Amino acid sequence: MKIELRDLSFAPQGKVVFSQLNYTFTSNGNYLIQGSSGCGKSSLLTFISSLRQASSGQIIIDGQEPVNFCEHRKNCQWLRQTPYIYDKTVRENLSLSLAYHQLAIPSDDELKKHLQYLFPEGLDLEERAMELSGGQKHRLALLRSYLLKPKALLCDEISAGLDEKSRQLSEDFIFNYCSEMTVIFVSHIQESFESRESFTRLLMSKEGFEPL
Ligand SMILES: Nc1ncnc2c1ncn2[C@@H]1O[C@H](COP(=O)(O)OP(=O)(O)OP(=O)(O)O)[C@@H](O)[C@H]1O
Repeated sequence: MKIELRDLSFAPQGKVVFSQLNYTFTSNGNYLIQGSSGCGKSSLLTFISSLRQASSGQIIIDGQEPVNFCEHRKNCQWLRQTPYIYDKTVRENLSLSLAYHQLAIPSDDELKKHLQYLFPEGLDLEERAMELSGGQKHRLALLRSYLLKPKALLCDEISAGLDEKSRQLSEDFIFNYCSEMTVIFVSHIQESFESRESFTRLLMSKEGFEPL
């Protein structure tokens, strides 16, 4: 998914957070955005996924402004620090969004293959998701997004506060399985990206982006 920011500004209640941001995230590109607290990184991801509206400017997706927001949000999965988990089984957590979007539910064998990768400690499809640890809930939310076959993955501080094992498993999954997506990480954690030459690192500020 190619994502173009055109003169994008955000000034809630008249306070300028960023102004006239222009940038193009290329299709299949990998990005890491860093910047001081409050410069608008999280807000930017919610604008890209059409969960909220910026104050002015445009976000052009693959050449046009999204008109079907439901479809756009499916294609542009937003992962946040505190994932939303349904008080249902692991299976239902994985299948409900697919059903909502009228997408085929993968076979148990396929689901189990992904579970084995992301949960080497073992996870049953019938387990209650609310009883999982924080790191496991993160990995489940990641798999749920992945199964929707999005074109972009927007990861907002998904590693913050996670134990090392969960962080590694989530990031390895993204690096190995999501190479055909545009992936944008907002993260204060540098180390995961140091060996990833494919990542474009950007420093965000009021004035825009500069390479890190
Ligand atoms: N709906 C809103 N109404 C008013 N102000 C808002 C709103 N949403 C965000 N802000 C303000 O916009 C600024 C940017 O917030 P945002 O969370 O996007 O920054 P951030 O760069 O992600 O920060 P951090 O690194 O601390 O998470 C903050 O000052 C925040 O208070």
